[in-house]
Amino acid sequence: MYNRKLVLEDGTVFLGTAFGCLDPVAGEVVFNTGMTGYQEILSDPSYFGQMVTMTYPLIGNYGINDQDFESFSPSASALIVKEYCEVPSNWRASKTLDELLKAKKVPGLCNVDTRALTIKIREHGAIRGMIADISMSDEEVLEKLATIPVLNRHVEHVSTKMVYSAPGKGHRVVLVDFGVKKGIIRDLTARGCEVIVVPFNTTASQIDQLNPDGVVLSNGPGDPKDVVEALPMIREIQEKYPLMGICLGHQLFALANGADTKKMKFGHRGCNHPVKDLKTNKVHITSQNHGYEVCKESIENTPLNVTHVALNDNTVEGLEHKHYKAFTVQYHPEASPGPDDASYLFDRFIENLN
Ligand SMILES: NC(=O)CC[C@H](N)C(=O)O
Repeated sequence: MYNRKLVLEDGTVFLGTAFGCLDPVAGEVVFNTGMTGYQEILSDPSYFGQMVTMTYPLIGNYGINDQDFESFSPSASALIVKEYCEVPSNWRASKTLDELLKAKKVPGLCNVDTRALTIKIREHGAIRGMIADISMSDEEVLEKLATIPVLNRHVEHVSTKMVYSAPGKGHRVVLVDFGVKKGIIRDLTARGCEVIVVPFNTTASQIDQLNPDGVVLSNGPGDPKDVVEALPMIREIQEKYPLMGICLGHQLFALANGADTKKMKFGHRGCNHPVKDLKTNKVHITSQNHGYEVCKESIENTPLNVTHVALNDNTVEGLEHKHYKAFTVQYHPEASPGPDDASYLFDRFIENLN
């Protein structure tokens, strides 16, 4: 039953069975603890270049529908699961997960011991790996993996190349696209906003020309320190317009204001991460997907306050500027997938625009 294997860069091997596209593939292996949401996860541009393993053991059972994509094409480079369900059952399903992965050329690997793989990532920390045919020796796969360059500047691959807009009769919001999920556009237009989506390297004066009421910095893949060209724009924009930042947008806001970021041991990816809002003392269950964090100790001498913390590991989950109407969160108020406990943050942003 096994015809493929995942070889991690430290030599650990996990046997599996191919589904989806059959090409070999390499990348960072990350785990997501959501029980559902594989369609949104696959198409979330923040997963660009990553091979995602789902800790929930049964994947594919509700198929793929035409509405829940977070971008036009899957961004994750592979999907690794325990049991792949070949016969989905859901009235919204228009195809199977296998059909999507084949059409979009994304390799899948099933029958993998995903519990052991997740424990491995938790203990070792972030790790690269390669999925290859079982006929290749482990040494051959490792040699091949060593020749594949580590990705950087992921944002360039996923940010829009041209300006586009979503109509609305309310506030005009410029959304800087570092790898935006459609859910963010959906949440803003649901509140009446006209949303103008611009490329990640748009300058502050180009944003001025669009005459926005507010600016949103989107989520996106990779290391925030790869996107330094956005920092002068953020410093200028935060003085002029209400600002909201999500995930990568939060990390870039921190860097722009003199704080630091670092790679986490194994990141936060799932739909059940508890976060405390320090203003209201309320705890929200949040959708998360990040492998970097803002260093808590670096915030002290900056014009920023910590507004939210993760209850699992005490990491920084939200920031605000002491002098401007600017706030950011490390997690996903647009959910997709996940609970929408945090959607009040969009309302907070809209209040700032009034
Ligand atoms: N979802 C995101 O925006 C992720 C941000 C960043 N790429 C990280 O992994 O931490």
